[in-house]
Amino acid sequence: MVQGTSTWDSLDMSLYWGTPEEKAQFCASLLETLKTKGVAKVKNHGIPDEQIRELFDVTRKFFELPYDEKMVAKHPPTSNPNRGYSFIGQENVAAISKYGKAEVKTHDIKETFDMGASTDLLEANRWPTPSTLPAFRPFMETFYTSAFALENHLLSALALALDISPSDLHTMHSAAENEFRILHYPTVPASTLADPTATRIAEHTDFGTLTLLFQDSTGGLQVEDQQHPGNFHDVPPSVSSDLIINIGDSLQRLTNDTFRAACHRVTFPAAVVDDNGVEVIPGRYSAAYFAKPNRAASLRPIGRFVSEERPCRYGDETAWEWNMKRIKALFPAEAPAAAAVTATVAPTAVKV
Ligand SMILES: O=C(O)CCC(=O)C(=O)O
Ligand SMILES: [Fe+2]
Repeated sequence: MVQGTSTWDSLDMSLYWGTPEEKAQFCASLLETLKTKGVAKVKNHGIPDEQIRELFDVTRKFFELPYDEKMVAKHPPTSNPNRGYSFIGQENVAAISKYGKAEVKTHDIKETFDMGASTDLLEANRWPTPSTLPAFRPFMETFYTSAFALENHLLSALALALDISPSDLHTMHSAAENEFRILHYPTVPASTLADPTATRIAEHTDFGTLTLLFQDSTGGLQVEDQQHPGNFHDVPPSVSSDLIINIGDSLQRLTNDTFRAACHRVTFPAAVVDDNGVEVIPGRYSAAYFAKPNRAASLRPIGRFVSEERPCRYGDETAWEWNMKRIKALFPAEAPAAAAVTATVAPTAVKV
C-alpha cells in the first residue's frame, strides 16, 4: 500500500453562522469534501479551544490512573455493552477490517474508554471512583452534550447542501444514542516496529453516521483515498482544535452510497530518542464521538437517493442491528492477560 500526504485545508465553519450565502458556501464545500474524500477537516466548529484542551488533559489524567483504578470502570469482556475501560489488547479492530475479510491480522496497541449519553436507559456508563478523578465524569458528560449539538449542526449543513429536510435527519438522530471514546496509544519501544502485526488501530470504517474526531499533534492517522482505493494518506495533525469528520457506514447506507464510509487506521509515527537515550515510538491521545442514528431507525436509503438509475442498494436493517453485526467480532474471546500488556506502558505527555 502506498502511503502519502494529501492537502487537508480546514473548512471554516464560522461561515455556517454567517450570512445565508456564506452558510450555503460552507454547506456546499462540506458536502463536496465528504463526497469525494469521506473525511473533512473543520475549524471554528463552535467547541471552544479551551474545552478541547481540557479534553486532552482529562484524557491523559484518566489513562494515567493506576490500572486497578481504570478497571473499576472496566468494559465487559464482550463487545456489548460498549461501555467503560478496555485494556491494551482487549479490543482488536483487525477482526473487522474489510468487514472481517482482511488477510493480515494485526493487533492494536491501545487502551480506550467508551461512554454513551447519560440519558441512555439501555446501557449504563461505567465510571472510575468519583473521588479519584472528580472532574472526569462531569467533563465527559458536558463534552458529550457539546458534541451532540455540533452533530446536529453538521446534519443540518449536509441536509441543506443535499436539499433534503434537516428535520428528517434530526428526528432520526434525536435520541443521542451515540458513543464517545477517548483513546491512548502508549509509548512503546522502537523495536515494536519490527513486529509486522503490531499497529495502533487497524484499518476500518466506523459504524455510525458521522464520527467527530480530535487528535493530538503526534500523527499516525491515515485515511484511504476514495478515488484510489488501497492508497492511504496521512491526516496531518495541524491544530488539535481542528475537527476531523469521518463518514460512517450508516450514512453510506442512508444515502445509497452518495457518501462512502471513510476507511481509516492509525499507524506508528517515526521513533524518537527519549530523555533516557532510548529509542521509542511516542504515545498518542485522541477522542472520537460516534454520531449514530437512533437504534430503532431504519438504515434503508432515504427516498431522495433512490432512482431508476440508482436502485436501492441496502435493505431495511435497523441502526442497532447493523451496529451489533459490526461490533460483534471486536472483542476476541481470548484477550491477552491484562497485566502482561500494561507492563509495557509508560506515561504519555499530551502534545497538543
Ligand atoms: O485515534 C484515532 O485517531 C482514530 C480512532 C478510531 O478510528 C476509532 O476509535 O474508531
Ligand atoms: Fe474509527
